Amino acid sequence: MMKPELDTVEKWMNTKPTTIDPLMEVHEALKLLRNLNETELPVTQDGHLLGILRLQDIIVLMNEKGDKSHQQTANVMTNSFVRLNKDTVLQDIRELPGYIVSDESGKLEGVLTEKELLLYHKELTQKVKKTEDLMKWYELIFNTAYEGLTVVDENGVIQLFNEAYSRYVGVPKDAAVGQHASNVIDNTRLPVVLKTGVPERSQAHRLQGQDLVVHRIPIWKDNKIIGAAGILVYEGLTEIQQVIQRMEQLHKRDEHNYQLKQVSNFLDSAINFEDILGDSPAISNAKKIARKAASSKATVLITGESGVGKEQFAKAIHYAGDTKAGDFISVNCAAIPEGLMESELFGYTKGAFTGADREGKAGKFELAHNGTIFLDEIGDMPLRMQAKILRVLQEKKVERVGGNQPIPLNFRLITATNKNLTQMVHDGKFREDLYYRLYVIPIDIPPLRERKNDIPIIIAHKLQQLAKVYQANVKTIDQQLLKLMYKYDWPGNIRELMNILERLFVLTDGEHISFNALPEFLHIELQKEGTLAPVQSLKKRRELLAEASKEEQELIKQTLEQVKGNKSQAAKLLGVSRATLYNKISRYALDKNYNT
Ligand SMILES: Nc1ncnc2c1ncn2[C@@H]1O[C@H](COP(=O)(O)OP(=O)(O)OP(=O)(O)O)[C@@H](O)[C@H]1O
Repeated sequence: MMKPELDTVEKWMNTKPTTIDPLMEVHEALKLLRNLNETELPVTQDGHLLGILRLQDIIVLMNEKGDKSHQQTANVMTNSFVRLNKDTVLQDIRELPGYIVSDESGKLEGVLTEKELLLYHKELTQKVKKTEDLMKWYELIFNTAYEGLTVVDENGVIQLFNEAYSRYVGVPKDAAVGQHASNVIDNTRLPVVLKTGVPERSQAHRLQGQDLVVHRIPIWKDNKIIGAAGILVYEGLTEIQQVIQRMEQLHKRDEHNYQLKQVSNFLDSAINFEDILGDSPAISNAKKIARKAASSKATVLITGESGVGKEQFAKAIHYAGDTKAGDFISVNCAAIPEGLMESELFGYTKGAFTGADREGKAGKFELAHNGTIFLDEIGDMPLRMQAKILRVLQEKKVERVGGNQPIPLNFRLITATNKNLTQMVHDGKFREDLYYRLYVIPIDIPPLRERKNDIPIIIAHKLQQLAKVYQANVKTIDQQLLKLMYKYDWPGNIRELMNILERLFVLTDGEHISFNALPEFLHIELQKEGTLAPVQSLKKRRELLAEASKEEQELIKQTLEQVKGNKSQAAKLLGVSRATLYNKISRYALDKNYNT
């Protein structure tokens, strides 16, 4: 191993200093000292150090009576000087200038004056600055890593602890550092690794109810263990298994279409927690609660604005728990007309009503047997239906419309809303008893504007996904555009971000989505949150809004015509949820033309 180079006298000394001959007359030596701006110089003969000629001694001599200027240097020089050893480390030097003389022959090998020390200090400062910069980078990488990283010293006391680790264990970094690892990390084996010195790679570890893969690595220095590092590599073991399964399936068949189908299946159905992008504290916390919820059968209530990913979370919970044995049945309560709701949810028997299917039909609750029923927009559930749902929840049985045979069911209920249910209970619009039945594990998903740090991750992931779907190369995005996206408030949340990315991807021919390529309508869209928008007069704003609404109405009409009134399809094409589409249809009174 290479030894680090030490800052010794030998490394920094001047090996070719100006020297004075012992026969030189004092007036000449004085001239030399002045020219060189030195206070002393070594006197040598044949390279051997005889003594030192100092300015102060010459001045004393000159003040004596008579002309002394022709005296020889040998008579004025002194033999007392600082003798330095070549191996001395610079930090240890107390006096200057110092002379380095070879022991055996008395040859002058070099001098060390303030000049050399100054150069040494300059280099030292630069080195320190470089190290500081490097440390900043290390710290940044350490804290932005997705993996949880921690380092303990030889006593098992935490020295380093990154943000990701802090999120996994729910202990702030400041509280963790300085603590023994066992006080912070459940069932930690870092103390064991410190004792054995044997690394433990890719081990399963259960932390705060989550299954994780961890590495525990001893840190050796000079044949001694001086600490250990803990790395949390992957969030969920089940997810790894699923990823491996998906990979195996992909490898089995490599036709393009098959891959495309996988991508769209992946988008539509089997959602895992890894598919929920973002590692902001808010989203990590929501994921943590959701994971815990997945391991139980408890009812979950997800709240959050439209497009934040409520359904995405509901699916992740479904696929992470035993419920994945059954189906995930999603019902948008706002999209079903009140008259049809009962038969939709509970099903009907044959001949239950005119127009009913001959054989009868299972309702959504029945379809969700052994799986999950996701009631989206539960706040839009009519009061009459709320009472019926409460009964189903209490009895875990449904009765089809027109039937009298209760069917026992086993399902998990997840509900979601962007309304304030507490306020609705207060206003008498939502049953209090049902509310408490639903409010068992609440998960709030914050809007994208409150977790903008997730934006780059989402963009990067989506661009890769789009490249797969469109069989194209991965496209990069302009810095300026990214900045704009960062500033924008995303009222439509992740759904809006996904839609804009897809539009940009499709509209860009090359491999770089540039700011200039941004079409006018996206300019307006991204700028309207007041980030870059010029200040508009109230009148102008109203005009713009009216124009935009007209355009929106027209677009909805055209789309509905295109898909022959199929609202689910229209919502998909328009990139909005069905509930949003229904709201808009009724706001613009388009429902006269298209029956709900
Ligand atoms: N964290 C996320 N990572 C990746 N994709 C996400 C995330 N959150 C949402 N999405 C995507 O954004 C879109 C909207 O999500 P989702 O339908 O779950 O929202 P929602 O809150 O249920 O909306 P709504 O209330 O309007 O029904 C979906 O395409 C979903 O896959």
